[in-house]
Amino acid sequence: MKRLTIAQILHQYPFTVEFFQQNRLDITGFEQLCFEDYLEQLDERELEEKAIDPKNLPEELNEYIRQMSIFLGLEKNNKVQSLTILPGHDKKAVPENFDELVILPSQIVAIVGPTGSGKSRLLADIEWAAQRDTPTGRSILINNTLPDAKWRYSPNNKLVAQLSQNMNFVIDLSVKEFLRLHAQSRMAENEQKLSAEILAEANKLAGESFSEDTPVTSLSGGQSRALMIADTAILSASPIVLIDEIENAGIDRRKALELLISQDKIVLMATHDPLLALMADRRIVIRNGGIDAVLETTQDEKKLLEKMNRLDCIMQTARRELRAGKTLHPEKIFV
Ligand SMILES: Nc1ncnc2c1ncn2[C@@H]1O[C@H](COP(=O)(O)OP(=O)(O)OP(=O)(O)O)[C@@H](O)[C@H]1O
Repeated sequence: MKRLTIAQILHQYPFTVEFFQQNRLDITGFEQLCFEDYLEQLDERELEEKAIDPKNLPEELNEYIRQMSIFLGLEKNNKVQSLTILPGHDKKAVPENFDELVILPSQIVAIVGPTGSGKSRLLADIEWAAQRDTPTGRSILINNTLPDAKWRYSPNNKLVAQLSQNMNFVIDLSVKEFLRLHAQSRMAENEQKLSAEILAEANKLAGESFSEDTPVTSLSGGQSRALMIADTAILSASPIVLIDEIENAGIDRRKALELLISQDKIVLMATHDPLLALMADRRIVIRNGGIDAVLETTQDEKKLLEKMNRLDCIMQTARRELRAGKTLHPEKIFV
């Protein structure tokens, strides 16, 4: 940092404008100086007036850049290249039946198993970055090492984004205002472009389209979920997305998953929907609280998925026509 000129600092870390403003430092015309030289040329009176300590300020600037980089997810070592699940035990303390499970960005893993078998528990282990300190005794590694405590405790540096069946807004904002606020809180540079992109993607997922002026409280369940999924995919810094059953979500689930993995997310989802489970590369079978098997999706299953997608298309068309109050005609439905 010491060797960088103010111009270079601003170029690399545009958010430092705020730091200079907050400290009432007028840097105009001094951009070619490094920060310490700039401070040195300020006269005593000015330093006193602005309550500036030239010895500490460079260190404060360093710390500001560090904190903001973490907040914005810019730190290189924040990049998640792999998520590893190490085995624990089931509800009867029987060891789990796998060595280790490594999941890479853009991969989808489904979690299947009967009610109460422990699907949500597995998602919670990942969210909490378990280190043999949950009822399952599992451990989670990020980039093949025990995760930094910052993943657990920092509210701004969330490892994981959660998407669930129930998503309701309680704030009184339009879609545009909501997206702008979120983009600002993430210090996104091209806030308008991002908001437009999120709205466009959300509308591809939602059954009924909505506009940027729609109040978020008037969005239907499906529209809210579509908005949250598009927002998570495009704006959220969380590299891992956990989905707890989006079966009845009223959105195009296939497109939702495609959008998430197109943004390099690691996706784990608890689901019994064959259309979703077979989109995954692998599925974890949970029984009695433990991982009983990790199955690769076979070629036959992928072919079956294509057929089921065609069936799903038929069902969707019929549903759309019914909703529009029309009489169903087989020749229109089975195209
Ligand atoms: N290995 C384990 N050891 C002890 N308790 C466990 C273990 N796995 C899960 N549990 C507990 O079992 C209960 C049921 O688990 P969970 O809610 O994760 O099931 P689920 O498969 O998500 O169920 P549903 O399909 O009904 O949502 C929870 O209280 C959970 O903490």
